[in-house]
Amino acid sequence: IPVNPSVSDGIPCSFVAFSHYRTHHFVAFSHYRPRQSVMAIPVVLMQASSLLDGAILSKSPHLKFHAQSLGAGAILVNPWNITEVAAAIARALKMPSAEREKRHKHNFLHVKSHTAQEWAGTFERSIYDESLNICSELNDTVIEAQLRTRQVPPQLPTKTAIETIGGEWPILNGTTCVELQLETWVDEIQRQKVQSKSKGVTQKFYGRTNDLKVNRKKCTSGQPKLELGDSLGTVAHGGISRDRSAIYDAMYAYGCYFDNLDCFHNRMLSVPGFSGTLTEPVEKTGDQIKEMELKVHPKLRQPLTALCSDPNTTVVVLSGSGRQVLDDNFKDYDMWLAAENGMFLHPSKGEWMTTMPEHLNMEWLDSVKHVFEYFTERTPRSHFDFEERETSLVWNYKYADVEFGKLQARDMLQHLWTGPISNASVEVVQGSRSVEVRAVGVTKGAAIDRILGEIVHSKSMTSPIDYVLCIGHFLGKDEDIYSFFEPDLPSIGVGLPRSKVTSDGVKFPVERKACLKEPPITKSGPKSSQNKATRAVSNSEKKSNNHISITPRRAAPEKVSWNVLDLKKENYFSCAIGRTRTNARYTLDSSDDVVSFLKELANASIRT
Ligand SMILES: O=P(O)(O)OC[C@H]1O[C@@H](O)[C@H](O)[C@@H](O)[C@@H]1O
Repeated sequence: IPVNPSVSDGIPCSFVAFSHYRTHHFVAFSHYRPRQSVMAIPVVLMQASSLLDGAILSKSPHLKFHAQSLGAGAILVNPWNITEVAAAIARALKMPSAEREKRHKHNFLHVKSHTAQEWAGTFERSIYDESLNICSELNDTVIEAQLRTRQVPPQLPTKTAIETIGGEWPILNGTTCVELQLETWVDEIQRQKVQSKSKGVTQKFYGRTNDLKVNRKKCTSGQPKLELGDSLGTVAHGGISRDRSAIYDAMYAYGCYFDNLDCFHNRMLSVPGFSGTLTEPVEKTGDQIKEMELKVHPKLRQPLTALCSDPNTTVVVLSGSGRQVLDDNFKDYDMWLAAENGMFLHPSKGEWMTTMPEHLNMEWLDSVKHVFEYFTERTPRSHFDFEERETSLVWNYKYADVEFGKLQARDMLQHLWTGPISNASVEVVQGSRSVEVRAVGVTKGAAIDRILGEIVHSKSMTSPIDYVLCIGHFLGKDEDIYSFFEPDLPSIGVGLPRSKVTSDGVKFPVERKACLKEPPITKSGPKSSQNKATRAVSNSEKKSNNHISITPRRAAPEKVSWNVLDLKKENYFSCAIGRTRTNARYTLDSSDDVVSFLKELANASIRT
């Protein structure tokens, strides 16, 4: 059968001996049209009783259907390489009957175990993919298709985000500072004890009288007077704005200070991802192994340290990476770590525990590993399992040839959807250069609920989190974390136990609340609303090589009902890094922008 890839319109011809399936020594397919590629199946079926000497399948880019599903039994060739094709034909002709039989058996079993209905579904999906013209991009999930129709969110307003963390302005004797000029305000301060009704907390203010004289002079000589508050914003000459740090500078200049800065400072929860968010940009050094090691951006050391040391701020790095990778990068910081998309949690002071449901089915891992191995071998510079994970497997083709990687990924998806794990309780998540398989229900959004419960428990918080910065280069699936915090959405229940009852007199204007409810107590202990609770990593679960130690399970919690989140929409900043199709409110271009932003945020935090 002649092989001629250079026919008139550039499309290689199909060379199929339809009429004589039973008599030919081998059959070769080389299609560019995916719809035609299904012909491999009838051929295999027809040859069930009288075996072909061999089947040759083209590895041509669009031959995505049968190249993998029957590929293991066939000889794969590059149809453009005539020598390779000739060698394959020779091999098919000379193939020992035992090998021929084995190969055909593989193909035949595959065809038999995949019903026509299943096949039609796969084929339909394939056509659907085409109609979305996604050859150029791996974005055919429903979520991503929806995202595509949305507008690109604006850039993160970093200045506003930094100013907003300054919190609300206090209320003095029933009058907000908005209406007070500094002199008046200082007079009030001189009463030594002024009750701020802001947030219902009694607040002491002090003024230093000696300094005030000087400052008053300044005021009378037409120098900037300090006015605080929403409506005033910038003050003449002084350039004082709502920027909290500028206000504080001015206050110091006028000789006043707050005894307790809490009244100006929101309780911030910062939830950054890791890869692509806090990592240093990858330089193409050619050393792929080195490039693949995720490393925290070197310029983040100072800002991260500052943010973590702020008592009003809680930082949780929430990543798909494994525990060891997070340990290696963040062990020196006083922050929380959530590995494997929150399935493992490391408190800022404590040890790794797991939030995994106890009977999570992981039987699919081996089958998926085989599929990943198969594709890794056939896709140069792709890799998987570079780091150990327990609850997911990621095949990454970031360093492979872009186009070839995409095609291989699509083949892999077909295989995963129809292959041995098609009935398993797993989800296949497509990244821009990766394919990930995880247990159903494992997402960052699902995990944050349990993480919050743990944070509140361990920090013994007495007031709610009222500022959230959620920033990441997250996969579409994990973008549910952005909506978790979204104040405009219905309120959520955070169901983890907590051991301390907080003051009940604290009431705030609420736009978004996460409420810790008393969990149902069962024989095996309290469970969260999602029937998942944290537990220490057991000895058997613990990896022997990563030195992760064990925390004893905590005692049963007391009854409590408490608002963990009290989030107004202007205090919520969700930001996608390097993505334009996103559910986040804002975007930033790269991890370098994250560095600049966190630096400014940390500086403002230090000054207050
Ligand atoms: O979960 P992380 O560390 O924040 O990373 C987010 C994503 O970053 C991408 O760069 C990776 O390809 C994904 O696999 C990963 O999920």
